[in-house]
Amino acid sequence: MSKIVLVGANHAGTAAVNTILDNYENNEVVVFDRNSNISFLGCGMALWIGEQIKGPEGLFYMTKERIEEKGAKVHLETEIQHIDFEKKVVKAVNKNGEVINETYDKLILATGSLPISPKIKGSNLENVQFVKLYQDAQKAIELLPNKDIKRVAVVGAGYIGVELAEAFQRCGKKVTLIDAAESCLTRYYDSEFRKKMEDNLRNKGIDLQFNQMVSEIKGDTKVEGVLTDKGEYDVDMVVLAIGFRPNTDIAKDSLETFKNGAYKVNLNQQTSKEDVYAIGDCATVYDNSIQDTNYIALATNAVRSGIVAGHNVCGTKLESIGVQGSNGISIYDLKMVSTGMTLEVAKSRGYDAESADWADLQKPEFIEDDNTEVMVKIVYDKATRRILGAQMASSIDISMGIHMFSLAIQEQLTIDKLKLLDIFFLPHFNKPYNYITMAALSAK
Ligand SMILES: Cc1cc2nc3c(=O)[nH]c(=O)nc-3n(C[C@H](O)[C@H](O)[C@H](O)COP(=O)(O)OP(=O)(O)OC[C@H]3O[C@@H](n4cnc5c(N)ncnc54)[C@H](O)[C@@H]3O)c2cc1C
Ligand SMILES: NC(=O)C1=CN([C@@H]2O[C@H](COP(=O)(O)OP(=O)(O)OC[C@H]3O[C@@H](n4cnc5c(N)ncnc54)[C@H](O)[C@@H]3O)[C@@H](O)[C@H]2O)C=CC1
Repeated sequence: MSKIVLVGANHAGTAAVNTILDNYENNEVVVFDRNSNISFLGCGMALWIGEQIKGPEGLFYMTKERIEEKGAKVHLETEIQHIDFEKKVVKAVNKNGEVINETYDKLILATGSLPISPKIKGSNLENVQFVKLYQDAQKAIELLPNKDIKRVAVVGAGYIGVELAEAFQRCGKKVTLIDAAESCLTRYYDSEFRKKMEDNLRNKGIDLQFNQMVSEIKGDTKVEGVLTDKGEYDVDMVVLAIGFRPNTDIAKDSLETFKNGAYKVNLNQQTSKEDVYAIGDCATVYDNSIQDTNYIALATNAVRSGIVAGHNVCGTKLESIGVQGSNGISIYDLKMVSTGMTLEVAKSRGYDAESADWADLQKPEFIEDDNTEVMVKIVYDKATRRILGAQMASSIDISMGIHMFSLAIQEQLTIDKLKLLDIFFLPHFNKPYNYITMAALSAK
């Protein structure tokens, strides 16, 4: 029997605690989270703000009570403030100021990430909003009916920024989307895909302001405008979405960390201390596309790493198979999915990379209804022929296609292996010369 203490009970923590309690008996499990809720799906935030779902109720999939029914002790609104790794004790303080000192045999850190806060004047003004927690979405939603808030600047045109730009536009706000990079979604897509998303956003009246750094948020007490190195925009609300940083302040001086401060873990999710595991957004991942350690903050990685750690702390040796950073986005009618590296990222990392591209109708021309274009790009290494990444875009759901590319990268397949891959044909789904085969065959 082991005593397992878990710090953080959102996606990674919940996955770990479920794995432990569903598969192993006789462990003492104690869970701490400083928030009042657990398992909030941030991915539903834009749908909630944009009124595409009725409310937030369905955005939670686990409660303190359900975890406790399975046998763990859960302390919510209780923050871990110190860890003594020698004595193996965590010091927790609850919302009433009471201190709990809890010993552990195995410790799992699942403290996640925090939104990056730009060091600019005005970031503490009223109506400046971060978007991470359930409480952040609640605050944003409370502001929406306010007639004085007509114009919203979203800073950061990554995944959160683009999703929120759509959400605010859907509820009648005039939206300006600002990014330091030359376009939106630069981490995930090459320029031809980004152009599709840019056109999609512009068509809905979203003002795109790229290649500029925000230098100040203007206003006396409330937001009145945003200043960048290229211009000034009159707005009533600012949403900051410029990326996440790992939340590792409680142990970054005691454990080995990655260049961005994430806890470095091995394939068992073990940190530099044998009995301490780290999972989710506070930890590194092994990235099969670069064949090296990386930092990729995604709920999917959080869940998988939680499962791996859950088994390992209970004595079953299980190694992560690594990740590809597979991701997707759906904005109005445009769906885009990607995995691994873009061509730009691959080249910037020094690969002699090339891409095989194809765009075609999904189904044969004689299918006149629901037949739309699909765009696919496969990135590969010219010397080794290894597939490094893939991107797809369409107005239909092409998400299952990207999972195949994800597996191909995981298994280090070459582009040539895809050329004659047995892909079935049925006019309802695709063409005999389907877009994946055609893209692969076009590889030089
Ligand atoms: C708006 C939005 C949309 C997103 N959409 C997607 C999506 O579509 N797909 C996707 O894969 N990912 C998405 N993500 C990313 C995803 O939410 C994160 O990758 C995921 O939440 C990571 O889970 P985690 O459990 O590792 O960390 P977190 O969710 O950050 O949870 C960490 C937990 O630790 C607790 N904690 C922290 N410090 C302490 C402490 N000292 N003591 C006690 N408790 C502590 C926190 O209260 C929190 O509950 C989105 C994120 C946001 C904000
Ligand atoms: N659909 C999905 O899978 C989703 C995933 N997520 C994940 O959550 C995490 C956080 O998301 P985001 O905050 O959107 O991060 P992100 O990394 O996707 O985007 C951040 C954006 O901010 C820009 N930026 C950085 N500093 C800036 C500055 N000072 N001024 C202006 N722009 C600046 C960057 O160029 C980038 O475009 C990511 O890991 C993301 O993948 C979030 C939402 C949806």
